[in-house]
Amino acid sequence: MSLDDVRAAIDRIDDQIVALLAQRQEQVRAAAAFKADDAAVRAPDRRAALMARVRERAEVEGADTDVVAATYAAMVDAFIALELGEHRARGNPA
Ligand SMILES: C=C(O[C@@H]1C=C(C(=O)O)C=C[C@H]1O)C(=O)O
Repeated sequence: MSLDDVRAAIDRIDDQIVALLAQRQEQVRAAAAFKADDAAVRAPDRRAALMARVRERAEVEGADTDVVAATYAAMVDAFIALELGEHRARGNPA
């Protein structure tokens, strides 16, 4: 297998990840519709529970737990920023 083959395999995996991110974004938006203010949008208890859960899943799947945790922290924080922006745009209070 060549480097080009490996990169083509990575590209195919990335296509799946981005498609899943689009699905996840829809669900994050659905969750945001239940929320009235910034604190609810940030939901730190849910974020902490989710981070603990994905660390466990990483171990089960044989993924590096630090890579998975860093990836999820960046992703969830980006979704929180998206939600906060949409809340503001709807005129919801901070
Ligand atoms: C989507 C939610 O809101 C925020 C975004 C989360 C996410 O991207 O999974 C998790 C918790 C919250 O910080 C939620 O409360 O479920």
